[in-house]
Amino acid sequence: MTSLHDCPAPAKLNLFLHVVGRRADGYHLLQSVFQLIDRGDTLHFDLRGDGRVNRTTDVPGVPEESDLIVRALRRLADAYQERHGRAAPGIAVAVEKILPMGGGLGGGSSDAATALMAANHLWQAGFTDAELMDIGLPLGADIPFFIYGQTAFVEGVGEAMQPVEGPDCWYVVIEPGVSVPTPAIFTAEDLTRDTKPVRIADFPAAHLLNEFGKNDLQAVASRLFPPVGQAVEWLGEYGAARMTGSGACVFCAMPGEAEADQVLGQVPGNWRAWKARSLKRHPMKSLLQNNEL
Ligand SMILES: C[C@](O)(CO)[C@H](O)COP(=O)(O)OP(=O)(O)OC[C@H]1O[C@@H](n2ccc(N)nc2=O)[C@H](O)[C@@H]1O
Ligand SMILES: Nc1ncnc2c1ncn2[C@@H]1O[C@H](COP(=O)(O)OP(=O)(O)OP(=O)(O)O)[C@@H](O)[C@H]1O
Repeated sequence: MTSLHDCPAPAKLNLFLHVVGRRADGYHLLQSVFQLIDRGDTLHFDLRGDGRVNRTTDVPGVPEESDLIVRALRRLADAYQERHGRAAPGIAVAVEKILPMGGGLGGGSSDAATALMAANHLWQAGFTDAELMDIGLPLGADIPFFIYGQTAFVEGVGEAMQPVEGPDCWYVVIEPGVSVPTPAIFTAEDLTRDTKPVRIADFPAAHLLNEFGKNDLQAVASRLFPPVGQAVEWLGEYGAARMTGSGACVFCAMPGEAEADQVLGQVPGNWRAWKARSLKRHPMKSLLQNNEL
């Protein structure tokens, strides 16, 4: 096999996100349920014979050398060299980006995770998921989750995961038109850092649809980026609206597609908004397993 085209890199929503502490190095200890949804970027991979890793498409605002996809693949190539005692074959990547940056949807991490899974397959590198997670984690806290590939209760800084039964529902997601830099939220003085830890048994799937927990980053993000708070308030008229990740996107669960369409029809014109369905499993997993790519 020399190419893998139309590889999905789905977005995630943080159904709740609690900050329960802080590590000595300043990183925050989180508790969150991560849910995959059926909207995301699309990546295309072609094997190269010269050992080079490169991106063939322009991504506005993200130079090739700083792209998480390219950086993850270079780390994989180094690990390949160490494991197999020869250089990795090389790979060219094209990206169709639709997820907003600084949206809290984990777009960059998802792109990198899809790239690691695809190159591992194309190079027949033989790394396990656990090894791919270790390669990805230093680049993005959400990369291990995307490799894990199913609804998960996530702890630590993103490395400890347990499966949970996710809801089967639709979401309306609003992009409030601002890009939120994650560090600005975590360094804010007024950030809540001492939410009482919850246990996995505390949230059966039914709760996740409604109002389990909160997003501790939402108050700070709304203060620093007012459109975030405005979107939460507007969408809150239709259900339990909440910010995902460190923002800026805001979502609300809907029982069905018709209800989602109804809300979408009302969204003020200055915001982009769309609907998405909850995913039980990362689509790359089944595509690779069944050789469907
Ligand atoms: C909050 C989440 O969106 C939840 O999904 C993610 O954990 C954020 O992950 P991310 O965007 O990949 O963030 P990173 O690029 O890893 O971190 C950016 C910066 O945010 C701060 N940061 C991040 C994650 C974390 N658990 N504690 C932190 O304090 C650190 O200062 C870090 O330098
Ligand atoms: N392939 C990529 N796609 C998106 N952003 C990338 C990529 N590579 C590097 N980046 C950088 O990472 C930053 C964060 O992007 P990303 O879309 O992952 O944020 P996010 O949706 O807020 O994620 P999170 O939920 O993890 O906070 C961008 O502003 C960009 O500079």
